[in-house]
Amino acid sequence: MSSTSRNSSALQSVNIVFYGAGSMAEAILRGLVENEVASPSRITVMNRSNAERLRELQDRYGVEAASDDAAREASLAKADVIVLAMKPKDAAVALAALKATLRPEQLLVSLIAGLSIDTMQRLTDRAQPIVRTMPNTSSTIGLGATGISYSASVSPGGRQLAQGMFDAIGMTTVVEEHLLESVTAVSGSGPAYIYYMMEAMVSAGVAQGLTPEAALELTVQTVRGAAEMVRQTGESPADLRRKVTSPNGSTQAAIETLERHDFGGAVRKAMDRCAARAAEMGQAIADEALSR
Ligand SMILES: NC(=O)C1=CN([C@@H]2O[C@H](COP(=O)(O)OP(=O)(O)OC[C@H]3O[C@@H](n4cnc5c(N)ncnc54)[C@H](OP(=O)(O)O)[C@@H]3O)[C@@H](O)[C@H]2O)C=CC1
Ligand SMILES: O=C(O)[C@@H]1CCC=N1
Repeated sequence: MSSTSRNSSALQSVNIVFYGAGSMAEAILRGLVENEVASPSRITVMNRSNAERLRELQDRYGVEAASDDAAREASLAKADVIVLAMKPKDAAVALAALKATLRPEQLLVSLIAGLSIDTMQRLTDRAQPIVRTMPNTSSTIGLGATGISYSASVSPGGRQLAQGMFDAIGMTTVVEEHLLESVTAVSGSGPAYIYYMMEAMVSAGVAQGLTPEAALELTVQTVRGAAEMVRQTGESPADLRRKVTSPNGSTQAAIETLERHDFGGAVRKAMDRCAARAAEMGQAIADEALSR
């Protein structure tokens, strides 16, 4: 694991293309621009067809937009880093389209859940240097959590560059590639589980009579405080939970109710299914690549 800003100054002189301009691309580019890690004039966004979305990103962050074939071709030609930010179902077509223009020194950084380095290399017909990552949307505010794996062809400089990019918008951990499915289950999809829990807490608070505003504010501060307590005290979540739980008190009553509904088992099943689904999406792309 590493901390913010390491190697990030090198990013100022690098041309980065976001190939796909949806929510994850925006989370990362916003983090890079607002934390002044990369220069917006060296960031280009492109997508399949939604020109209005490109204009929106251009207006919001001052990045360049490539909205026609000529601009796309020119931007890809001068890119040092190409970030693959389309949905898994669109990856095979997008990678096949890249094949003709890719130069061996261009670093591909994939955000795509489940898509293996091997499949990407088969789709591009070469041992392109590939950084496979699993980030999350909290990168938007510099609090991202990203798992990273490298293909054998990524140089030490390429590793530094890629890790610097994600360090600058949160924390990173380098893992063996097969563990990226687990990273997806923990932190890639993880924000959604926390939001889901927050939705449930707010609606229960409102059902008990709080105003929606008060229920939301109390819930947000509770989640924020709990995460910071784990981080700042270094105590385990289990120890901190015990400190909240007075014998025979209200917390014990709540935790026992969650246990009766197998809360831990439900989370385990959800995360196992999440990791399996990521692998399935990657396998579907591999099957499509093989059938060409
Ligand atoms: N959202 C999340 O929390 C996370 C997502 N990811 C991964 O990030 C990737 C993107 O997800 P997300 O941002 O949510 O997706 P979005 O649907 O928000 O964005 C997808 C983007 O890809 C573009 N696109 C599709 N096909 C092509 C193509 N052939 N060439 C160029 N661009 C194309 C779309 O363009 P257009 O609109 O013009 O069709 C759109 O800009 C996924 O693979 C996902 O697994 C990883 C971690 C977290
Ligand atoms: O839901 C998805 O497939 C993506 C991957 C991790 C978060 N969102």
